[in-house]
Amino acid sequence: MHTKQNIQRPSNGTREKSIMLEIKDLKKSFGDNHVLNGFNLKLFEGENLVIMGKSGSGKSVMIKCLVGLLQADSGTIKIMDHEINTLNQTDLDTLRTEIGFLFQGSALYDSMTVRENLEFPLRRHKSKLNNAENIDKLVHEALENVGLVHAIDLMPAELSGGMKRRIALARTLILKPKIILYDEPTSGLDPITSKEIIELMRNVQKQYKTSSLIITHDVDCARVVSERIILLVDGVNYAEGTFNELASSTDAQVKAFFK
Ligand SMILES: Nc1ncnc2c1ncn2[C@@H]1O[C@H](COP(=O)(O)OP(=O)(O)OP(=O)(O)O)[C@@H](O)[C@H]1O
Repeated sequence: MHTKQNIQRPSNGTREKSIMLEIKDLKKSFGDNHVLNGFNLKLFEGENLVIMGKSGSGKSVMIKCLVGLLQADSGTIKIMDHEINTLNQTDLDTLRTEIGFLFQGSALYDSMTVRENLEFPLRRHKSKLNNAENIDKLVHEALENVGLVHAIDLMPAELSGGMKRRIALARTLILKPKIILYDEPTSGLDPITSKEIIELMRNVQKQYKTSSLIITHDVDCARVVSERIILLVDGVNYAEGTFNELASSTDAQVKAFFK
């Protein structure tokens, strides 16, 4: 486990890899509520980095700053070497197509079939299509990767919660993002369905070689998917390490997460 002083040192094996996402000294307050007080992270190519923190610790605020839904008070955010504050809207939009999101509210469009839900991002981002590919092929490929080809003509109302989450993941994957942001990917799912989603996240990483930032309270999810975990406490990186390093920590605050 790393201390606050050397927290940015990557684990062995990630040292040579390029940095996909970097947050430096991020600060965000709402009045007297100082939520982020100098948060840092580096997401390396091909890794799954989990952020854990108590409810209200600022995980969602951090993600919102990352995707531009909130303006940070200070600090820098770099996505694949581009500092987002220096980009114009067109460049920012292009960069955003490299990022996939699976948020708690990643709702499907209720009035569209599964196929239409998956076609939607492709039609919006036509630049992501190359000549050799056609929409139908990409939709099938994305559904195969989440094991739901048979659901192609169903309406969202006909899907279980776990199926909806898998289709939302397929819709994210269809644009072949380099980075995926997951916000509580297993929340609201029963233990068996959660396990399926967790396995799927692992497969996605292998198959699509994505780099993922995963916010979760789910210790099982963190154990299975993470290469590294950062614990966010009082708006700063409190501890960082592999699952085993953190789970065997004797620090009371760290232990509280792995009970
Ligand atoms: N738009 C906002 N205006 C004012 N305060 C906000 C706003 N968004 C978040 N906050 C505050 O920031 C703090 C952190 O909230 P945040 O949603 O990031 O927590 P979290 O770690 O994601 O929690 P959870 O695990 O419960 O989702 C909370 O005190 C919240 O009230």
